[in-house]
Parts: sequence; C-alpha cells; structure tokens
Amino acid sequence: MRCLVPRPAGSYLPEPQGPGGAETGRERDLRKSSPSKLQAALGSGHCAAMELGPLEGGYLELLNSSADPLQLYHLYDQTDLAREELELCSEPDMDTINCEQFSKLLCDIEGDEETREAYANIAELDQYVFQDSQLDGLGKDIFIEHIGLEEMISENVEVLEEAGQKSQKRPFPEELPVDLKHRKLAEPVTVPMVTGTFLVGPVSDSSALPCLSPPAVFNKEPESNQRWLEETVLMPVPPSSSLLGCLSLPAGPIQIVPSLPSLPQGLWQISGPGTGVSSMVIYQGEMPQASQVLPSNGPAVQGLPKSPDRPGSTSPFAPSATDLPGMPEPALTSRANTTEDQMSPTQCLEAHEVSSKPPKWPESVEQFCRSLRDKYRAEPADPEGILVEVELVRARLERGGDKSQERGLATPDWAERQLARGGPAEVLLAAGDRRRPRETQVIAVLGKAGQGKSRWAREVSRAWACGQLPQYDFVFYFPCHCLDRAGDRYRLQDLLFCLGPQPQPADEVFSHVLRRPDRVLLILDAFEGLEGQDGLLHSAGGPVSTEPHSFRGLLAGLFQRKLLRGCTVLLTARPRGRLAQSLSKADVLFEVTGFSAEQAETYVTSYLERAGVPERRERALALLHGRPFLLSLSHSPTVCRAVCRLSEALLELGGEAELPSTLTGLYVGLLSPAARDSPPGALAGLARLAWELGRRHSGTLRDSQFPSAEVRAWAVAQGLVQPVPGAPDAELAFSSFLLQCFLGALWLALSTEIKDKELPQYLALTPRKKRPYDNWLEGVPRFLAGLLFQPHAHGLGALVGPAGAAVGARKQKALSRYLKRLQPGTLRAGRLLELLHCAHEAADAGLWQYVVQGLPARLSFLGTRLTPPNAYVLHSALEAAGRDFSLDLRSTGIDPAGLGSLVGLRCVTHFSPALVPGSEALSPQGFAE
Ligand SMILES: Nc1ncnc2c1ncn2[C@@H]1O[C@H](COP(=O)(O)OP(=O)(O)OP(=O)(O)O)[C@@H](O)[C@H]1O
Repeated sequence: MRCLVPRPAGSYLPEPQGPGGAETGRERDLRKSSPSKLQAALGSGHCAAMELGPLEGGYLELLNSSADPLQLYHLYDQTDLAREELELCSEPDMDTINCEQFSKLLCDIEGDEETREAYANIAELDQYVFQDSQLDGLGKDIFIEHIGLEEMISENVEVLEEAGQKSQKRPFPEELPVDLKHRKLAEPVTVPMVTGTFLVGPVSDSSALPCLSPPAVFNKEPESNQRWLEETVLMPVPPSSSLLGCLSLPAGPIQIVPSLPSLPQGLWQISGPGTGVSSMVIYQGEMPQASQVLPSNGPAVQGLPKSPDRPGSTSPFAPSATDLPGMPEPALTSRANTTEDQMSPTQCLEAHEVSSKPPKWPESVEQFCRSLRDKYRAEPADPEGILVEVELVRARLERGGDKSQERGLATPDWAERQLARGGPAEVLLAAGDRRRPRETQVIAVLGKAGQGKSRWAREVSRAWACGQLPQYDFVFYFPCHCLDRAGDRYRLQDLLFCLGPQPQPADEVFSHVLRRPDRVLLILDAFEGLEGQDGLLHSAGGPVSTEPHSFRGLLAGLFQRKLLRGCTVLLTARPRGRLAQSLSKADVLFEVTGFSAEQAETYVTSYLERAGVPERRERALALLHGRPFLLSLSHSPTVCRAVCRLSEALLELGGEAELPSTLTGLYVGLLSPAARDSPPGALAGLARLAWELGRRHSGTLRDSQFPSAEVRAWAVAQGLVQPVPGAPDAELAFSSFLLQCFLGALWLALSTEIKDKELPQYLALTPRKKRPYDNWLEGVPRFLAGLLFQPHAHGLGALVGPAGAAVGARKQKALSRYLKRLQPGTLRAGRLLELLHCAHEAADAGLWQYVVQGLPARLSFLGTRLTPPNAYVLHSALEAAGRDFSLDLRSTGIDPAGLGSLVGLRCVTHFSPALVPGSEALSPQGFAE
C-alpha cells in the first residue's frame, strides 16, 4: 500500500491542508520527518535521491516543491522498502494509514469473525459498485445515490445523465448490513483501512480537470479543423469524459479520475469536512483503455510508476486474500506485478499453472477432459481457416433517444472506445478479475450479425483446449439455437455432456464439475436465437433440483445462480429489442465491431493464399478498391468473405473483371451460378423457407423442412446451408444471416402470396406499430429495393429467369409509390440511413434524386451508429444533393476515415463531432416521426 504521492506544483492533486486549512495528523507527521533521513537510509548511490539533489526541510515543503513527482514517488517507495520509520501519531489516522499500521490492523482483526464478515460485506459493496459492468463513472453515481448523497451530486453528473448515459438503478444488495446501506460518505468510515492509495490534502478547483472540448461547431476552416482532428481523433486518445467527473460534496468536490494505463488502479478523490479526512484519492482497478494517455495538462499522477506493491485487490473496498489472511476465499483473483495488457497467453498459462494446478484427478475425469480438448481442437474456428486478429471493445447499454426508452448498445465516439486488449485468453482473464466471489459471472459478447461473435466464442474453446485458459477445468460450448427444441428436456448433466465426447461420461465427472463451479466456463453462443431469451436473465423460479427441464429452464437456473453457482457464463448475442434490455444483468459487456479497411485487406490476402492463388492478391485488391462501397461493407467479415468469393470467381473467368457496385449485386453475383444449376423451383423453395424461419427468428433447418431431399442436397452442395459447428445431429443453418435476409427478400419479391400493397410494411422505414413483423431479418428492406429496382436482367432475372418479371414490375411500382411519398426530413436518423441504403441499392436515378433532395439542411445523427457503409451512403447523398448541410456527428462512433470524408465535403459547412457532452451547436432536430 502506498500512502503518499507528492503533488507537483499546479496539479489538481490536493494541497497539503486539512479541512478549513487545519493541519491533519498526516501533515504533522510529514512535517516531522526529514528527507535527509531518507537519503541516509537509501545510501548515496540511490539515483532518485541523487537526481533530486539535497533535500531540505520537511515533507510538506517537499510536497510543495517543484521536484519531479516521479522521483519523489520512487524516493518514498524505496524508503518504504528500506523500512525507514515514519513516526506516526499513536492513534491510527484514517487518512494516513501506512503499510505497517495496516498489517497491524490485519493482525488485530484476524480471528475476529464479526470484523471478517464486515470486510466481506464491504467487499460485496465494492463489487456491487465498482465491478459493475457499467463501470464508466456512472456506477459511481449510483453508489453516491444509494448512500444518500443524491442531493449533493454536482452539475457535472447531471451533464452525464443528460447525455443519456445514466446507469440503470439496481436494488441495493439485500445482504448488506443496514448501516452500510445508509452510511454517508461524510461519516468517518473505515474505508481507508483497506487496500488503496490515499493522497492527502484538499481538492483543488475542479475546473482544473483536464477536459477535452472540441470546438462546438466546426467551420470550413480546414486548418483548424484538421488540427483538431489530428489532436483528438487521429492522435492518442484522451481519457473518456464519461470516466472523468467531479461530484460536489457540500464542503468540496469528489473528483473521479479515470484509470490510466500507467497506473495500476484508478483514482477516487474524496474531500470535505466531516469526511474525517482532508481529502483522499483512492485507486480503483479498471480495464485497460484504448491508447489512453492524459493530455499535457492532465493530472500529475500521469507519471506515477506502476506500483511495485505486493499483489492485492484492485479495489480499496475489497481486500484481497493477500491482504486479509483470514478471508475464506480470495476477494479477487490477483496477478502478481502484472497488468492485463502486459500478460501474454503463455505467461497467463505459467502464472496459473503455478497457482491453480489442480490436484490429480480420477482417470475418468482426466480422460473426459482430454477428449473434450481434442474435440475443440479438431473443430475449426472458421470454415475458411482464416484468422484476422480483432480486438473486442468494452460495451455498455444506454437508453435510446426514442420514446420507447429501450436500452441498446451505447455508441461511444471513436476516441472513447475502450479496447479489450489481446485474444480470448487475455480478455477472459481480465474479465475474471472483476468477478464476485462465489457468484456466477455473466460475460456478454455482442455485435451485429456476421461480425464474428461465434467465431470469437469458438476461439475461446480452442484457446482452452490449447491450455490458454487454465483458470477453467471445463469449458462447455453450446450453440443455443440448436438446443432449444420444444419438448426436449435435460438434467444439467445431460446438457453439459450432450454435445461433448460420446459416450457420455460417468457420474464421477459430473460430480467433479459440481465440486468447483468457479472453474467451469459455459459458452452460450447465438443466445438471441433462444425463443423468449429476454426473460431468461430476469425470470424467477429456475430449477434447483436435478429434475429434467427445458433448455431455457436450465439456463434460467444458471442465471439465477441456482445451478452451478460461481461458474462463468459467456454468451454471444445480437443485442436487439428486449434482449438488449435484459443484458443489463450481465457483469461484463463486450462488442465485436468487425474489420477495419486494413483488416479487410488482410482477410482478402489470407483468403487468396488459402485458395492457392496468392498471385491474384493485387488484382483482387484492385477490384475491391474499385468499389469503395463494397470496401466499406467489408467492415463486416461476412460481407468480406462474400466479396472474396465473388472476386475469386470473377478472376477465375479471366478477362475484364469488375465487382458489382451494390450489396444486392454482390449476392446476385454469388447466387446466380447456383441458381442456374438448381433443381426446378429449388431457389424459390429455399427463399420461402428463409422468410418463414426468419419470421420466427430462426435460421436453422431440419431435414424435414426442406421442400425435398434434392433441394437439401443442392443447398448443401452450393454452400447455401451448412452444418452448425458444435451442434448435435448435423443441424443445418443458412451459411450466413445476410444470405438468409437476401433469400427472404427474394421471396417477398417473387411471391404472389404477398400482396403488392403489403410490401411497404416489410420495410424498416415504417413505424414499428404499423409493421406486421419486427424486421428480425434486418437486411431485407435494402435487398428488396435492390431486387425490385435494379434492371431485371441483373437482378431477379439473373436468379429466376423471365418468370418473375411481371410480378417484379408490379411490386416495383407499389414500392416506388410508397417511397416517393416518404418525407426524408421527417424520419429519425436510423430510418433515414435505411432509406439511403434502400435508394442506393435500388440504383435508380429518379428514386435517388427524390431522396437526396428531401434531405433536411441540418442533419443530426446523435447517438446513431455511423458504420463505414452508413458513412459511405451519407457521403454519396450529400454530395449528390448539391447544397449545404450541417451535420451533428456526436456519439456516432464514426471512424476517422468516415469523419474525414464527410467533413471534407465542400457542401458540409458546419459539423459538430464533439467527443464530450456539452456542445450544443447543432441541436438534434427534424427527426420526429
Ligand atoms: N476475425 C476474423 N477472422 C477471420 N474470419 C472471421 C473473423 N471474424 C469473423 N469471421 C468470419 O465471418 C463470418 C461470420 O462470423 P460469425 O459467424 O462468427 O459471426 P456472428 O457475429 O456470430 O454472426 P451471427 O450473429 O449471424 O451469428 C464467419 O465466416 C467467420 O469465420
């Protein structure tokens, strides 16, 4: 534990003064001690002391001097190690406790049952507040609120709330003692007794907090705009504003300082009379952040070295096992002297092998584990065998701006994204550090269809099979949509072993699994495919018995911590609708965000190498760059793979090759050869199946559902459907969700069962309550527009021949009437983007002109994600409109390339890409429905 960090002049760290200017005990002690004493103890060779030169006076003077804080820190650190005595007053001073006092305190409490329980409760409170999945500064306001300080929260917090980032309030854990629930920070709490670092002195003016404020409105002054872009978006990332806040207590502010990569822990600074301390800064653990560095005017803690401290809890409120020898279980997993971004999988393995090597297992258990590992190793994470390394991004949920107030994935600005560094082993290891002891931990990996969630989940099981996740003895992988069959019932052990090596293992293995649930990882892949999955995380009454239950019933038991309590559940899902709401129950949330342009190129290269034609790389890349829209769409790995397939086929043909310019064209290009070789009606039959299943939120098929065995065989041979990896009974599924959407749109375009006037209902442009279904097949609208509007020979005709021409023409007319009655200026941002995509896919000059001319001059995308393809169609539309626009691009997650392309447009005269709330330059307008 570190007790003191000197404050450099001009920093916002506390002045060495007690409340009301009075001197604290700590300050008295500091004054009494002489730095020259320290130097003597360290010896003349100590470089920090040498560089500091002769140190005169007491510590207070030293603190106020302009000496380099880094050196002071080392100096103090070494002193501590050299056991140089700092004479402290006899009464333990809450704000100035040192290592020795702390050890003494621990000895005193050892064996004291009540105290230990109190610590456990404090640890619970800490876990509740700090280890929350929404650990973005907002969990902290709940903490303040729950301990009775709502009225004291300063304006700064309101700013965050206004930005729609306020966390969902959760009930206070019932098991916490009443006095802890109602304790106010103002009371002299025992908080400082636990692990942490405390800085002493009052908090300086909160206005000194570093705050990144981009110009409210950008004008067309390329130089200043470019400068800002370079300093903020394109250069090292500033600390997240959402992590940086200042709460005012009546007598002074609490500053919440984001954690820094250079610090082992984050900081909390608490001050004010009545707190019993002049002020206090508490380190708090946090996930590593994307390239996070402080701006030059940042807090002085910037230069602090990593604590060479002994391993311990990352939280001041959660003593670790090393801190509290009497604790029954470690409060948190600790990793000696290592931060997550420093640890390679190999190191992880070594570290865990030492600490958690299981005792020798019975032969049956050993055998089962070996077989399970072999099974995972044998299953390719990807049928193409290509791996582009991508990093997950920390995610959180927030209420949408619409009236429904539904929660969805928050869209942070690009610079605010927090990357979860490393591969699955590192990410899970880091997430495990935030685990509540003896509690089931739910980790959710979210993302749009085709972004690589399943792939990541399969990599996890492979990583375990290769020994990279030694914290787990057992990893069970479940493709959820294949297990949730009506009538199927399982006992927990049936479920665990039904997909594993066969024959199923003996009861001995199951009882071994039950013995250490904390060493069990369950992977629930494609969780959104479960019917009614949204209720699972919240519903009551899950099973506790060993009776058979439905798959959903067993999952409810898991989530309610009634089954395998203490295990880790990793679920992957497309967060939509009510499921997104329920996910607030998850302890940690990540998002898979897809490929960057460079990663897409890497994929193309690997694909051609795997296909044995690496020499075609340059031509393939040239084809892709010739179609910038497809390049932007290759942000999705699924589309990137489709582009590679078509490029390969085109290059195979030789001659002048060119990729199509639309997504519809890409899929028509891929499917038309398959359609030519199909049994009669096979494509239409499969299209109907895609639509029917999609309406029921499903993409998996059983043999009996195919129109005929012939159609099944053709669909498998053409790669339109494929076995679900890891599923029982060779279950089949559409080879991608996007393909299912395309086939669903094809059915809508061809079917005479769907009346022309019903078609607009299937576009995502219509308000939800007027739609007959929920657009689960979210790619349908743009494919439908593409198939109906593109010249017959290049669209429908290429797939079904002249047969569909008449039906298609009628439907096109109906859709055209509808689209031309829409007023783009009245649509909310998400629907406006969908309309632009539909118009782009239609490739119809009249429709395109109608849409772009209807765009309002002031466009707000606040809180709406601008993915690379969204930015592309928006760019094309603004360019085509031929008049000036103002753009609000805040909280859109737009990447630097997209931002550059939009603000580089001559017609964009103003834009507001603020990274922090508060820029009111362009208020959202004009999107009311
Ligand atoms: N990092 C990657 N490297 C190489 N290929 C990838 C990567 N990520 C995804 N893919 C490929 O992209 C395709 C889609 O990936 P995956 O099925 O994992 O997506 P998903 O997010 O689970 O989609 P859905 O929500 O539809 O189930 C697969 O072919 C997968 O192998």
